[in-house]
Amino acid sequence: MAAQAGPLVDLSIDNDGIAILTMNRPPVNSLNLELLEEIGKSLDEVAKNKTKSMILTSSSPSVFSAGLDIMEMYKPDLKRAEIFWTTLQDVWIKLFGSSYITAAAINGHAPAGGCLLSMSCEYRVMVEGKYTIGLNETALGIVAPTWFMDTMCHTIPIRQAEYALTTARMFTVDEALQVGLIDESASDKADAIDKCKKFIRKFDKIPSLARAVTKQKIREGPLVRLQKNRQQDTAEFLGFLKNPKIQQSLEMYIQSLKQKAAK
Ligand SMILES: CCCCC/C=C\CCC/C=C/CC(=O)SCCNC(=O)CCNC(=O)[C@H](O)C(C)(C)COP(=O)(O)OP(=O)(O)OC[C@H]1O[C@@H](n2cnc3c(N)ncnc32)[C@H](O)[C@@H]1OP(=O)(O)O
Repeated sequence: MAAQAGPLVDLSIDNDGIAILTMNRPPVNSLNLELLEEIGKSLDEVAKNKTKSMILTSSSPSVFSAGLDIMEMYKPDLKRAEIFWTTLQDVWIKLFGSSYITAAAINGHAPAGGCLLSMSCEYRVMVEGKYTIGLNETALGIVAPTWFMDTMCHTIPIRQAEYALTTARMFTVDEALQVGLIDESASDKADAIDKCKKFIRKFDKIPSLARAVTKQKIREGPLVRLQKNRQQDTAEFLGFLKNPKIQQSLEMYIQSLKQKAAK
């Protein structure tokens, strides 16, 4: 992977007071520990500054996020793996449970953890193209954690979520629109951000406390479930990493990604 040039995230506030959080870990914004830590810090900053809303996007021209960095799971240092997993849990709790308005401008592929980040926002606009979005864990021989599944069930009907999760379905932009995995499509990133802003403006006349408490109450179930089971969830993740068969599957998957990239 190319050496990192520049900060891993950019957080800016536009003239309307909307925070734009841009992931910037070329080539595919795979979520390693350092990127997750930076996303977490940015979410804290948005909350602390009482910014009314945030749009999550990517600096890549074709990938929103490739999901978790597989190298964090392949033959890992277990201490780092534990910190990696708890940081991912923290990011999800902060984003899914945020009181401010959130939207994702999905300007490219969004598999697995990339799909999770976008589903944790309240609104999704995806750029048209040959991009796909979904939770593909079962195709890798791994099981999406319960809170990934809960987030999908919070986004699309449970029957569709079960089918998508068990078949590792990656949705095209049109398919995602049809099932409600995304709310709108857009012609390019600027259009996606404009559409996210239009969504955010819908709340101009809604009292912000009522909006925030309503959001947090409707999201309470999945949040409480993870908060109660955090240690067990982490133990399952670490147990999964210690399984030789899983390590073998990950090795094969890494090889297939490298072969595809070399073509
Ligand atoms: C019973 C209870 C069990 C409990 C178990 C608990 C937990 C386990 C659950 C763990 C959850 C995991 C969720 C995840 O997010 S796993 C990650 C899944 N992600 C993917 O499968 C995406 C893989 N990537 C792609 O499909 C494509 O890269 C793409 C995103 C569509 C972009 O394609 P393209 O633009 O063509 O880029 P390349 O494919 O050429 O890739 C460039 C470069 O990047 C490397 N790479 C890609 N994805 C990842 C990744 N996720 N992690 C690390 N590295 C990645 C790729 O290998 C290339 O590298 P080189 O240039 O060095 O060859």
